[in-house]
Amino acid sequence: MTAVGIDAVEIRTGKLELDLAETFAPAKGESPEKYTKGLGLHASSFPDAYEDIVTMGANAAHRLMERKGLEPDDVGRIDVATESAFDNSKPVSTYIAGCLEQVYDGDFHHANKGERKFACVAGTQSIDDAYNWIRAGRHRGRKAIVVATDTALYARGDPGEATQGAGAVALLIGEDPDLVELSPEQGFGSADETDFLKPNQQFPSVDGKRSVQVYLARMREAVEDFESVWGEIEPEDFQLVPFHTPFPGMVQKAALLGFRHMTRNTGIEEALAAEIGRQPRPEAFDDEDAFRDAISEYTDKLKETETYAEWYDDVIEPTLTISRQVGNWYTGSVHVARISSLKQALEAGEDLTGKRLLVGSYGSGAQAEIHAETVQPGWEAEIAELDVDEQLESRYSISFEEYEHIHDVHNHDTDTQADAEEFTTPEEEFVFDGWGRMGERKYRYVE
Ligand SMILES: CC(=O)CC(=O)SCCNC(=O)CCNC(=O)[C@H](O)C(C)(C)COP(=O)(O)OP(=O)(O)OC[C@H]1O[C@@H](n2cnc3c(N)ncnc32)[C@H](O)[C@@H]1OP(=O)(O)O
Repeated sequence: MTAVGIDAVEIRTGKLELDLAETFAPAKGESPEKYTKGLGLHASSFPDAYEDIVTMGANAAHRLMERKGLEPDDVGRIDVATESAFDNSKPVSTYIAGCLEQVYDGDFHHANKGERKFACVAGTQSIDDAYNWIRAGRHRGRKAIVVATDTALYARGDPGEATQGAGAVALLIGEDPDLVELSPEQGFGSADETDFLKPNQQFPSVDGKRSVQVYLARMREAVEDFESVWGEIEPEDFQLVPFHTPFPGMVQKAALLGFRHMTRNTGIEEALAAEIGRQPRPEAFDDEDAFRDAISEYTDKLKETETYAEWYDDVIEPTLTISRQVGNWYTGSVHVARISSLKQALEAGEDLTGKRLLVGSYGSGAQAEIHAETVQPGWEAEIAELDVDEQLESRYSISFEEYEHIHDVHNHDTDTQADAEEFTTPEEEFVFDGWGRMGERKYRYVE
């Protein structure tokens, strides 16, 4: 069976940076450590006044096409995953295709375009759609572009304000991929939940504490479902484990539970037994509360072991580096985690070819998905092409007052974007260019 997977990726961050410890925490009267240690975040990315989900997505897709030498005819599908759409009918993918058509001779008239919605898991679902389209033999040798793009803003004063972010990831899906092959095996954990939603409103209604518990519960179900088709997973099976990362502290919680699950009935559990005992089993307890207390106590001890710390440093920490600097990109977040982990491996000189990633996606509402990826021989060349560091370093650092301004600029109710103050100067990129006669957003390419 021909391998199908991710051939290439590109990333586009919003051009503004809010320092959470130095700028946001003092303005909020909070300790900087809540951000840097508690949530694990140092900064958030925000779009400048001329940026939005379309420009970030189109700029990422443009660089992807240029780098891979693609013309519009080579692309049979453009799917956009977003939680930040500004139109209930016209998909963002048509806007992005329209932008790209400004800079290419050809067009995307024969490409299937769509928009996927299921909170943050929609990016992974769009990759699934592309995978299935190729596997079904309907692609006519063409590739799919998936764009995960979001401006993850919360209402001012909402606890989620600490975890905001904005950026896009563009992924090229095709046969014989250069980056990773996707496993046909998948696991799902899906339930009707009311943890985070946007009922016809821009900013989310969110029950933050509950959303953390729902994330963990659905992720656990997805792991169990994945194991039912893949077989039991053990820590040494996977070199890196990128998770959906609303903030790194969330991943710390998920990783600890994941490690506990993966080590049950393994030599690792046995080796740790002398130090912290064996994992409590429910059948050994008369009531559920006693079991919960015992497993919670075991988990606390597990977290403090050297075995866990080493696994975490090797397998999880590399996935969080970019997230710490950009915040939550919703649909793009798990794909940022994958990029971060491969970039760290490249910089450490690791040979990942043939090694496996276990990828955990999550969307509120709620659904988790787990699948495996096998790293392909072309991965080093692909990751070496990324300009993530340059983008992060060149962001304009905003003051708290400038943050208040830019939050208003991107608030759909304030209608101030068209003539808002800009902090950076666009160059060789798509920019927002005001509204048309039917309320559509317009874009142009700046040389
Ligand atoms: C949105 C998605 O993308 C989908 C999902 O993944 S849902 C799961 C994640 N949910 C979200 O991201 C929702 C949006 N975020 C939020 O609502 C909030 O940011 C939040 C609920 C996550 C946290 O809100 P909060 O109540 O203001 O923070 P709080 O719980 O007090 O502090 C956060 C952490 O920092 C720690 N902390 C606080 N002050 C600290 C300090 N001075 N030093 C060290 N740590 C500190 C806290 O102990 C806490 O850690 P634990 O969870 O391990 O206890």
